[in-house]
Amino acid sequence: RRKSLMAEPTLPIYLKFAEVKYRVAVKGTPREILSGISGSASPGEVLAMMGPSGSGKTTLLSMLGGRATAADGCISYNDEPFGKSLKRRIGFVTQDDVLFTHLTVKETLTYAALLRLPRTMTREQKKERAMDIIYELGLERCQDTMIGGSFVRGVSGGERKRVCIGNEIIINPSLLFLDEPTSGLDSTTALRIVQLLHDIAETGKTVITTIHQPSSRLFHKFDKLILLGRGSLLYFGKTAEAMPYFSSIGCNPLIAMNPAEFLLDLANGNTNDVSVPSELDDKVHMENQNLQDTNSKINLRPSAQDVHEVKT
Ligand SMILES: Nc1ncnc2c1ncn2[C@@H]1O[C@H](COP(=O)(O)OP(=O)(O)OP(=O)(O)O)[C@@H](O)[C@H]1O
Repeated sequence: RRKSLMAEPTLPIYLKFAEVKYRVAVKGTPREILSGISGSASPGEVLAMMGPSGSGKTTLLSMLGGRATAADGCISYNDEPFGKSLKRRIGFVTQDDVLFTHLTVKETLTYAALLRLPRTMTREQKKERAMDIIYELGLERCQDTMIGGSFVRGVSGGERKRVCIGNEIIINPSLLFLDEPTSGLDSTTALRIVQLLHDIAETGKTVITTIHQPSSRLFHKFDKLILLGRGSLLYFGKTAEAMPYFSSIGCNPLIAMNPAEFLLDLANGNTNDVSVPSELDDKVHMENQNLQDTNSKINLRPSAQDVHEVKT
C-alpha cells in the first residue's frame, strides 16, 4: 500500500486580504480593475471566486498568489506579508498550464519532482513521490499515456487537469491557487476535480480557485464564495449563506434556477429573471444603458457595510 500524500503535514497558512485594489493604465488612461476587495481563506477550506468574464477573478488570484502587486490594500499570510520563504509554499495552477505534449503522465510528474523537490531528497525519493502523486490523483491507468495536444492524441481533459494539479501539489504547498480548473470539463468530471480540491484542503491546505459557470451541485461544494462584478465585491462569505443574503436585501430569482446562474446574472446586471428592490433597480437599469459605451463598474454593489462577511 502506498502512503497517502493527503495525510502529509503542511504548515497551515491563513490568508487575509483587505481593500485590495489594482489599477492599470490603458493608453494613458488609468483604469481600476479591482476596487477594494476584502476577504479571507483558512486552512482546510476551499474558497471559490465567481464573477462574469472580465470581472477581475484572475487578477485577484494572481495578487493573492504573489504574482502581481496590489496598487493598494493589504494581503497577509499568517499576518506576515508575502516573502521569499512563502513562495515555496505556494502552488499555482494557471488556466492554460503548458505541459510537454510528448511526455507521458509519469514522465511529466517525475520531471516535476526531480526539478522542484529540495536537494535534501534523494533521486529515488523524488521518483517515489511522483508515483505517490499518480496514485493519489487516480492517474495510474493513464500513467504511460502521452499528454498530447492539438496534433497528438493524448490524455483526456480531466486527466490533463489532474496532471497540472499534481505538478503543483508535488511540493506539498500550504496554499494552492487554481485558475478555472473545471472549465471545458463535463459536470461529473468537474465535480470530481472539486472533490479532489476538498481532499487536498482537508489536509490543512488553503485552496483558492476561480470558477466559471458551476452547476448547482458544484456550487454547493465550495465552503466560501467571493462574488465579483466588474472589479467590485458583491459578496464574501459562506457559500450556503449567499442566496439567503441576497434574498434578505430583496434580490430573488423569479424562476427556479441554479444559484450560480442567478448570482452571475446579478453580477452582470442582467435582471430579466431576477427581482431587484426598487432602490437597486434604478441603478441596474441605468447601468445597463451605460454598458455599451462606458466601462463603468456595476453599481449594484450593496454598501460596504451590507457586504456579508463571515466572522472568523
Ligand atoms: N495589464 C492589463 N492591462 C489592461 N487591462 C487589463 C490588464 N489586466 C487585466 N485587465 C483587464 O481587467 C479585467 C479583468 O481581467 P481578469 O483576467 O482578471 O478577468 P476574469 O474575471 O479572470 O475574466 P475571465 O473569466 O474571462 O478569465 C479585464 O477586463 C481585462 O481586460
